[in-house]
Amino acid sequence: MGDSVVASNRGDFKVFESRDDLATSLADYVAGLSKSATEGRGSFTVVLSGGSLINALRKLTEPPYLDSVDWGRWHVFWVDERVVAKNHPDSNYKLAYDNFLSKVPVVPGHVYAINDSLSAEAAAEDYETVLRQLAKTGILDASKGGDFPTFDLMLLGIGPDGHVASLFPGHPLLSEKEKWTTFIRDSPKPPPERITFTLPVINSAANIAVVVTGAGKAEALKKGLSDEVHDGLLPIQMVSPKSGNLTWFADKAAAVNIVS
Ligand SMILES: O=C(O)[C@H](O)[C@@H](O)[C@H](O)[C@H](O)COP(=O)(O)O
Repeated sequence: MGDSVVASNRGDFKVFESRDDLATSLADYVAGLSKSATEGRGSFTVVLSGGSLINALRKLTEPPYLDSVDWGRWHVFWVDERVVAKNHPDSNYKLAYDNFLSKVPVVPGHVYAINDSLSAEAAAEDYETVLRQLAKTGILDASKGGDFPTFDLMLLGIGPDGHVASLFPGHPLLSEKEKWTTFIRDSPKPPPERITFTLPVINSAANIAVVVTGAGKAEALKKGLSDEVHDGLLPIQMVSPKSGNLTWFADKAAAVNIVS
């Protein structure tokens, strides 16, 4: 089943009949970006979220992608992580490893998990140090000359409240302008302690894909696509790449308020 592309001034918006169709199109999209990045700069820097996004990546673990993607050149990061041990059921690393990364030949040394032996504050600082080092070596593209690195692809989910990464509506972290990564101790979505990329890093990406499924996200998706402000902008409304591309992948249930 094909997708339909709906006009939006918030990037390309794609709606799919089923989650399976969405997963196939998402796999094609990721594989295409991987190909151009690896043939260009020689590495593909991809940032994962937690939650349902990981399941939406499942087709990448199957043929033809399993054999055709240049997995050895992937470098994998997390847009946010819960401050728990890597083997804890709440860990975004564990979710991604069990359901995606363990099924593809990514190089273990190219998987940048957050240090789970540190406090939230120290883990956020440590992750930023790792990123800055990778920017110096050229694995992470810092050639655009700005203060923030350019990841090839940022894969985001959204919460029913319009949050992205661990950036929640009305939270002071939304106005962070300098740091690359930061931490939160009062996340309204459990667990409360998390580390997260900041909006300037997210918006510096070359490509941002927002993946939204299920009726529970219909309202958040509608708001995310609009520029109407109620009680301040929602985090998803603040996702707006500086010079990169924004692509939405939604299933029919999530897009019910957009297409009829
Ligand atoms: O660690 C997290 O909690 C996530 O990174 C978070 O930002 C997630 O992407 C959204 O909450 C959507 O999650 P669902 O797709 O599971 O609803």
